[in-house]
Formats: sequence, C-alpha cells, structure tokens
Amino acid sequence: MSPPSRDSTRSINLPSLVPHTSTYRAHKSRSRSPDTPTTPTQSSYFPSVSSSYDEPWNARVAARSPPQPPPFHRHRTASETLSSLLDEETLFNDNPAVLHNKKPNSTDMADPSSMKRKVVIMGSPSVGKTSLTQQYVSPPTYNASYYPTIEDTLHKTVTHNGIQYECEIIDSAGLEEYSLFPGKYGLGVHGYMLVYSITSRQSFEMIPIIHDKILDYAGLEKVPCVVVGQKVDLDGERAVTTAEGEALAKKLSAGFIESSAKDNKNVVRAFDALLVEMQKEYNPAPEKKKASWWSWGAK
Ligand SMILES: Nc1nc2c(ncn2[C@@H]2O[C@H](COP(=O)(O)OP(=O)(O)OP(=O)(O)O)[C@@H](O)[C@H]2O)c(=O)[nH]1
Repeated sequence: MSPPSRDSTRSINLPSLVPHTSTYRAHKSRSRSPDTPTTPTQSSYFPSVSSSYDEPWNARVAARSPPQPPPFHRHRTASETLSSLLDEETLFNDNPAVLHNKKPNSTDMADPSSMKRKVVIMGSPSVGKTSLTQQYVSPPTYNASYYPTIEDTLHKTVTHNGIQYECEIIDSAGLEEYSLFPGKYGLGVHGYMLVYSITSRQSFEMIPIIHDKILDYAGLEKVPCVVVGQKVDLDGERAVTTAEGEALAKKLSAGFIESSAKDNKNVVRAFDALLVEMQKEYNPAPEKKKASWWSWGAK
C-alpha cells in the first residue's frame, strides 16, 4: 500500500473549532453596532467556571480568542504617541528636558530667582567621579580609599554669573565599553560631566563612546557637556596629554578642564564650566542686532 500523498484526502482527525458560542455571538453583535465597544465585557470573555466547563474545550478557546483584537492591542497612532509622551512629561515636572529634543528654558524655574539643573557625572570606573563630586558638594573631602559607586545623588545650590542654580548631581557607576547605557541618564538631564583619568588611556577612550551613547539615547545632536581630565596631581604618570583632552572636547563641542579631586584643584571650575555650557544651551544671550543693509553706507 502506497503512503498517503500530501494531497491525500486522509487528514488527521483534529477537532474543528466551534466559534458559534453564545459568547462569540454576543461579541459579534456588539462589534456590528458602531456605538458599542467591540471589546467584550470581562464576564463574556471569561465565563464563569461552571458554565464554561460544560462546553467543549475548543468552544472555550474560541470564546477567549475573539477574531478581532480588542482596541487596546492595536498600534498607537502618531498623535496618540505624542499625547502619551506629553503625559509622561508631567511625571518629570522637575526635569524640563524629559522629552527627547525638548530643551529646558528659563521658564522651567519653579522659583524665578533660581534654576534647577540636573547633571550626571559619567566615566570609567575609578577615574575619580565620586571624589570630584564630593569635593564639590562638601569640601574639603577626599578619601584615598576606593568604594565603587552604584549611584549617588547630591544637591548643591550655587550662584554663578548672578544666577542661582539648584543642582541635582548624579554620581553614576563607572561604565565599561560594553556596559549597557542606563536609559534614565538619557532623559530629563540638563548636562553631563564626562570624566577620565589622565593616567588611563582606556578611560580617555571611553569618553567619545559614552558621549555617543548619550546622544543616541536622547535623540539629540548636541548636549551640554564638559570633559574633565581627572587626577592631574599624578602628572608623572600621565597617559593622556592636555592637548589630546582639549582636541577631544572640541570635537564633542564640549568644555574642557583638568582637575584633581585630591588637591581640590579646578573642582569648582569644572562644575562652573558645566553651568556655562548649560547656560549657553538653554538661556543663550540674545543675539546682537545685525547691521541692516542700509547702515553700510550710513557713515
Ligand atoms: N591621585 C588621585 N587619586 C584620586 C583622585 N580622585 C580620586 N582618586 C582616587 O581614585 C580612586 C577612585 O576614586 P573614586 O572617586 O571612587 O572614582 P569613581 O570614578 O567614582 O569610581 P567608580 O565608583 O568605580 O565609578 C580612589 O582611590 C580615590 O582616592 C585624584 O584627583 N588624584
């Protein structure tokens, strides 16, 4: 006897689905009427145990799998996505730059005499991020022991160029080349301090990698940023020249400074440089009036 071909009429005896249950019919009749939601009520989706177990298994499956997905399963339209993003913004009312491409501005101030600034200190492990931050927030503080950071948030109110800033400073965990970028640092942040150690070439090479990750995550072409070459007291062990640091910062359109948390050298200047970068981005000085064409011959 020859084996059954693909087209053979012989088929496996699967039970056929029986969609025409009372639940299914109720759903169909609802979906025909434009005024009624197509989503069956909870009770019709999940009939009570006693009634559902009277029906065959395939009827119960059919009752739970309506042919049309309920509305909350469909893809959101662009305008729905936008309005949900706008809702998200209210979750971060302290952080005006929450949304991608949305810049904070002077109106983001709760108190008009002070501005909130959220900054993240990022870089490779052990470059001195914590030492730098603590030296800035509560000087003089320097601890020669090393305790890897998970994350720490510090606050400091400073006045710079006549403006008072309430700074929230996030001291982040050291990042390695293949570390996942922590998404929370890509949103709602006003500025970044990217720290390397002048004694570590590897930590220097991490700076453009972290910078790229920030831009990718935030969906921006530029973020206010300062590149800091830390541990400048160890000049004898230098692995990165000042010129290289400057050139990299220029390439990233960032500020640049070398500092030593140990000697408390340029620590305040590093944070001031970041305030300047943020100021340039969010509250640029009004452009000087351009000379109009007729003023050329006016002398
Ligand atoms: N010589 C010198 N050592 C420093 C300086 N800043 C920090 N250190 C030392 O470097 C080590 C690491 O410092 P941390 O401030 O913990 O470095 P970190 O970047 O926060 O490290 P992670 O928490 O791993 O990300 C510690 O032993 C510090 O004492 C500095 O300016 N000069």
